[in-house]
Amino acid sequence: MDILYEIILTRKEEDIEGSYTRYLFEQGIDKICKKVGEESAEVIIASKNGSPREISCEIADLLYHLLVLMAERKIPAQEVYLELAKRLNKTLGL
Ligand SMILES: N=c1c2ncn([C@@H]3O[C@H](COP(=O)(O)OP(=O)(O)OP(=O)(O)O)[C@@H](O)[C@H]3O)c2ncn1[C@@H]1O[C@H](COP(=O)(O)O)[C@@H](O)[C@H]1O
Repeated sequence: MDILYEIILTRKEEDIEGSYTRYLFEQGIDKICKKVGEESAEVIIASKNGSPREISCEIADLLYHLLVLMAERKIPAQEVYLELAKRLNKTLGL
């Protein structure tokens, strides 16, 4: 995930031909949010009717689009990990 996030960040700076990530950044935040919404719905639908493989693929699509959203809004991946760690530590009493 960290390497993927780094690659996504480079797509913000470099115009790579045929890059879908670059296309999303060019379209902007509304398009990226729309994709997150669509991919979330696809995870829900696959979870109810799909095979484990189909569910995994839809989750991968959603995670990718969430990383693009994070990059667009300049949210470092570490900030999200830190928030999860804080919650976990609370549960563990640390
Ligand atoms: N993980 C992904 C990834 N997951 C999904 N997708 C793309 O997300 C799109 C989702 O498909 P949809 O049918 O929902 O969308 P669409 O009809 O193609 O396009 P829209 O107009 O609806 O946006 C597909 O085009 C997929 O290729 C991804 N595109 C890129 N990555 C990663 O990002 C890296 C950089 O990719 P590029 O920016 O394309 O070089 C790649 O090496 C991958 O590791």
